[in-house]
Amino acid sequence: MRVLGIEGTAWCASAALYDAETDAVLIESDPYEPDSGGIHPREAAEHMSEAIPEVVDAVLTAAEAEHGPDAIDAVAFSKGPGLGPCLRTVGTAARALAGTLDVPLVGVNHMVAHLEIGRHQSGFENPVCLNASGANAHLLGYHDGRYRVLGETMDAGVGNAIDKFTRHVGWDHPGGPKVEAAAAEAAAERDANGELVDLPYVVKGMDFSFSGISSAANDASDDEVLIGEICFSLQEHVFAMLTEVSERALSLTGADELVLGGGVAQNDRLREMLATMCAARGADFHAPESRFLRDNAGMIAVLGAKMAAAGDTVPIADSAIDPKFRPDQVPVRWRDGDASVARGRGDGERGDDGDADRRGAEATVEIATAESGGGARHAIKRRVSKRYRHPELDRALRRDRTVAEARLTSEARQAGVPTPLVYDVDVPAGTLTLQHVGDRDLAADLDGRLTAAVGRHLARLHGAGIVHGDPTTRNVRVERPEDGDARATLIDFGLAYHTGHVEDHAMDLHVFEGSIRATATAPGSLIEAFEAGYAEVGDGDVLDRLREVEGRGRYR
Ligand SMILES: C[C@@H](O)[C@H](NC(=O)OP(=O)(O)OC[C@H]1O[C@@H](n2cnc3c(N)ncnc32)[C@H](O)[C@@H]1O)C(=O)O
Ligand SMILES: Nc1ncnc2c1ncn2[C@@H]1O[C@H](COP(=O)(O)OP(=O)(O)OP(=O)(O)O)[C@@H](O)[C@H]1O
Ligand SMILES: [Fe+2]
Repeated sequence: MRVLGIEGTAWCASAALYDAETDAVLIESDPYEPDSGGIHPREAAEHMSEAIPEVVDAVLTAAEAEHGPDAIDAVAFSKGPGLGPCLRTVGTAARALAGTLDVPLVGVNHMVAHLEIGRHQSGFENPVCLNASGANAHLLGYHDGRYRVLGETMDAGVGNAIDKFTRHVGWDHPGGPKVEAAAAEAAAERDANGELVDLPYVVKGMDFSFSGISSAANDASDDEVLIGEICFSLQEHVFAMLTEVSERALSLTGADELVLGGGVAQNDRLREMLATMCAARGADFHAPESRFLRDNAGMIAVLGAKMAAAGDTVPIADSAIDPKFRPDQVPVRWRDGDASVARGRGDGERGDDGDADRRGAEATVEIATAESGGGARHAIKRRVSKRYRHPELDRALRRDRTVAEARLTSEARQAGVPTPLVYDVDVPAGTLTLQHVGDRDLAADLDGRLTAAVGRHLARLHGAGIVHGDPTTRNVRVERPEDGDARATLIDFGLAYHTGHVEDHAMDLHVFEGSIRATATAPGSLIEAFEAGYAEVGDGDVLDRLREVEGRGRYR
């Protein structure tokens, strides 16, 4: 099968020919380059209407020269997300071409295309996918017939966050490559132990935020901090956040493959951090070559061919574009519906984990038997140093989280939330000695009674003005005593903090429900029980806000 793909969601007018038999991809692109500032939607749309016919024509001519008049078997186009006027040009061109050639039409989700190209090239079965593009940033994993959003930016896309800073200092679009060059130059000159510019580092579970970091970088430049130093620190923070959430996603799902996509993925420092993180965990990492990372029609044609082969084509009448098209709205018909990123997790793996040492995303946990105290078991949690991140950032994060975890685990317990006793804290070593709780993680033993209990525990925690910050099914321990009801205990308070804001409380619920949706076989009833448990003890406003947070989904 040969598919002609068309891309033009924002800046890159592109057409491509994909030949599924030879796996060859020919791409013809014409980028829009703003004279000043960022992307102007009207100028971008004008560019598309001129450039799309030209790139399509070039690819079609090449295809027909080689394969004759029946060169094309299907036409695939970016249906969204993106800028409405640009998408409309792409949609119109695709419909006209499919009509003239009398071949089927395929509407492709641009975000899913950014990650499927990596899966296609790597041959990985069930990777976690990190999309680091201009207007977006999210972690996806295939589960139960869809690409689930495991985590995403709460505000700006990663490229846009960087470009916001470069616009402020007067550099032309796109800013990412210029920041990379300035950071590399500064890195070559700076003292390895030189201080970083102080920027916010915001990770909540597997979600993250960039809005504060762009403003802080802008302020630093107003304060005349050396620009190379700001670029260096900006990259160290932003990419460490993306690497950390990727590691959390690998840890939550149990996956051992990561693929990277999106324009920002062309950045060597980001790739280096992800490769270092994966190597340390024994996971495989793949980033496609640059021409498949930035916006391009090659990825649209490759996914278009998979979709067409699965019969996933659209009649012209149903081929409307969708500027807010989310990746989790796509029913995935080209993959095995039983496959899951969460292999071996959440599906009745009820075994006792015994005395096995565990490894989370941040820490190693050693289970030891205390010499005194009648053989009670302890969990010794060490926040290990992460080689991918800058030593100064690494020290600060390990220190702050160890302190927070010790303090908030105890405060939560005082508020009546089941948590382990804290026996000892060694801040310089990043080590906590905790009471051993539970026989297994909730991920391995999910039921509605337990998720209801988690709902009540979180409500009580919020009532005390604390949020957990990372309440996933791996951060709840379960115990089933022979003579009583199952008990759930919350662990891992490293991202916990004090707050009375309804929004922060709702984010906790959002994170917990996301971890269930991404791993459980029948999430609906588990989530219902969880919310009922929360409603029993907690504040109804938080549940209302949760609905709002969900409805707000970034492209809705
Ligand atoms: C919806 C669609 O239109 C949108 N496309 C998009 O954002 O273009 P993309 O090619 O994936 O990414 C462009 C971004 O990628 C950044 N970028 C390019 N090279 C970079 C580099 N070496 N380092 C950091 N950022 C880089 C640019 O600064 C720009 O912000 C998206 O995928 O979100
Ligand atoms: N007090 C404890 N009692 C029993 N098991 C524990 C305890 N603390 C941690 N564990 C086990 O160790 C694993 C990792 O611990 P924890 O979640 O605290 O580390 P982490 O590195 O922050 O993990 P992640 O970020 O992946 O959630 C847990 O999923 C759990 O199985
Ligand atoms: Fe893109």
